[in-house]
Amino acid sequence: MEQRYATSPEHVPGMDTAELRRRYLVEHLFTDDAVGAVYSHHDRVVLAGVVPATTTVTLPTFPEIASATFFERREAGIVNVGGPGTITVDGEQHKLEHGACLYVGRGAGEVVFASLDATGAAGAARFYLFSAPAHTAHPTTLVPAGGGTVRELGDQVTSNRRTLNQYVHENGVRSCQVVMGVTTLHPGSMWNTMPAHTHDRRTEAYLYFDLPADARVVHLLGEPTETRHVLVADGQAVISPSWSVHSGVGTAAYSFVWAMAGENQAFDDMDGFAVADMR
Ligand SMILES: O=C[C@H](O)[C@@H](O)CC(=O)C(=O)O
Ligand SMILES: [Zn+2]
Repeated sequence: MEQRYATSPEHVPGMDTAELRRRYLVEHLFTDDAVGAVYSHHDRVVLAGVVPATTTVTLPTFPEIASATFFERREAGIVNVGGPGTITVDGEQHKLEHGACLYVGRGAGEVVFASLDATGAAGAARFYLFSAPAHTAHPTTLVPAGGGTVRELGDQVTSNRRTLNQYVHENGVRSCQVVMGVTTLHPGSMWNTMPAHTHDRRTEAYLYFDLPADARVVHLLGEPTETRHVLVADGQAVISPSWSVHSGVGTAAYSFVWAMAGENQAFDDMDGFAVADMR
């Protein structure tokens, strides 16, 4: 699995576009019949993509985590951003429609991914996994698409009207560290997470999906007073270290999976930044 070491905010101003993308953008998670994975040393989170296209795919363990199974000391939230599929955890099968989330707790053994109709109109399932170290076992739990705690945010007038579904969080499916959900922009709204924020207690990753192939999200990162941007395509993720803002504007509407891990799970523990204070 690809290793990405932690970076500090003072590194950012010296980075050119290629380095910003190499360090913070995850471009190639989804490959047919494979598992694409990145290990970030920011809060030791693992991002992975699984596409069971012509065959089922079993989640491997990786030398970088030195454990007998992937979930020996870890937990994960998994969202299906593709066609309908199943995840079978130690023989128990869970069906995930597009946008559904499965939390898998520490101690799970065999985890097998499959598509329900890979050659159908919706295509193969595309599973996005976000994992963090876990100190105890919470039950593996399915949340249907559109479920969890729903928050309506933003306004059409400021082009940021969006629906946020909190799937794994303090008042929903419980976990050790992982907090996860999906935000969907309403048609005509393009901005996410504006006004923007940081949260020095947690690392966060955004996985953009349902973005047309020729559209892009201009995603802001870096300290709020020293921002940079990366252009992000469908199925790509951006890792935001604790000191980094994370906010973006699309050239078309889109959805994204947000997922965090770190010091706490308090969703509203954010350090908000007024737009006028950003640089
Ligand atoms: O810390 C929380 C995360 O950045 C996201 O939940 C924000 C988000 O989905 C949004 O504003 O649309
Ligand atoms: Zn955030």
